[in-house]
Amino acid sequence: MTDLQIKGLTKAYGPDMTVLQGLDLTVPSGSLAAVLGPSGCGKTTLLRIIAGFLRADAGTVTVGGRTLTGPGTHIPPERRRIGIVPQEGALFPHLSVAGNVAFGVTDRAARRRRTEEMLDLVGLAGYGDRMPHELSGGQQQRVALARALAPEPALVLLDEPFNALDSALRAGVRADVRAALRDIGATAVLVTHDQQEALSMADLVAVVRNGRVAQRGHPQDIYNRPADPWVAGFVGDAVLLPGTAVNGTATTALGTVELCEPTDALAEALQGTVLLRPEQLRLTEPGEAVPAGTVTDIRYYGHDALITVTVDDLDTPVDIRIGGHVTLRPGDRTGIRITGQATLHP
Ligand SMILES: Nc1ncnc2c1ncn2[C@@H]1O[C@H](COP(=O)(O)OP(=O)(O)OP(=O)(O)O)[C@@H](O)[C@H]1O
Repeated sequence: MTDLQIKGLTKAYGPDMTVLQGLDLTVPSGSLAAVLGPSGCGKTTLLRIIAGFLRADAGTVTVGGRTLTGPGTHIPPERRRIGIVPQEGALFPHLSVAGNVAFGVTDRAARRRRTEEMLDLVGLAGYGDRMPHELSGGQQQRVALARALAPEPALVLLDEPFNALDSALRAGVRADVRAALRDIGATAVLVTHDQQEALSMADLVAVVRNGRVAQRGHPQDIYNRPADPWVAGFVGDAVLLPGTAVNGTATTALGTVELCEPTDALAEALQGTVLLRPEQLRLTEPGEAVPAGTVTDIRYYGHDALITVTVDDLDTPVDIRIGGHVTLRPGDRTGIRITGQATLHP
C-alpha cells in the first residue's frame, strides 16, 4: 500500500503570504490524482513539500503509512522514495538515455535490467545509447518518466510535465505516460493548470483554490457536479441560469431541468443558480412554446463549435456547443432545449 495522505498542510512565505491553508488530500494506492488549480494557488508549493524540498508550517504528509512530513519530522528528499518528473529539460545532458534512467538505481546488480524494463515500459526500448539532445521533446519526457520510475518509488510526482510539448504531441505523450503509470500500479500526483489534461488523465481530480482543495472527485463528478460556480467555470465552459427548484426540478428561462441532487420534496421553492454545460443545450426550430433567442457569435473549433445566443428572457447570453457542422449565421433565430441534469447553487 502506498497511498498518499495529506492532512492540514499549511505554508506561509511571510506574514501575509499564506499559500497553503490546511490542505487535505488523500490519493488511494495505485491512483493518479491531478491537482488542478489556477496560477498561484499553491500547486508547486504543495509538490515541493511532498517531495521534501520545502518544509511545511503545519500538517502531515504520509506515504504508505510512513510519515514524511509532520510535527518534528522532516525526512530529507533523497530518503522519501519519491520519483519526480519535472517540467522540461530535466535530463542530464552529458549522460546517455540509459545513464539517465539508471541514475537513481542504487542496486548495481539490478541496474541494467531495471533500465531496460523502464525504457520498454515507456516505449523507448533500444534508445539507451542515444544522448538526450538526439530525442524529440516527447521522447525526452518519456525518458524523464522512466528515470523517475526506475528506483521503484513509493510515489511519483509529475510537475506540469507536458507544458513544453506542442499540442499535436501532447495528447500522445499524456496517454503513454498514463499507460506506463497504470502498468506498474504507481501512485502518482500530477500538478497541472490544464483542465483537459486533468480530466482526461486522472483517476481523481483535486481542484485547488486559495491553498485548499475546493473539490475532490472523479473527473466526471467534478465536471458534471461541480461544488460551486467557480469550480464549474474553472474545469470547463459553464452556462449559469437563474432558477427556482421544487421537487428536484428547476425552472429556468430555458425551460425545466432535472437536478442531480433532488431538493427535498417538502421544501419550499429554492432560488439559486442553475449550472449546465454548453453541450447540454440543443438548438431547435423556433416555435411558440419554445424558449428562443438570436445567434450573436459562432466560434468554430473543427470537432465542435460554440454558438452564443442572446435569449429573449435572459440578461446574459448563453453558449451552446454543437457538432462540427454549422449552418447558422449571426442574426438567425433559434429555439433552445435543455437536456440532461443540472446542479443548483444557492
Ligand atoms: N519562495 C517564495 N517566496 C515568496 N513567495 C512565494 C515563493 N514561492 C511561491 N511564492 C508565492 O506563493 C504563491 C503560490 O505559488 P506556487 O508556485 O505554489 O503556485 P502555483 O499554483 O504552482 O502557480 P503556477 O501555476 O503559476 O506555477 C504565489 O503567489 C507565489 O508568488
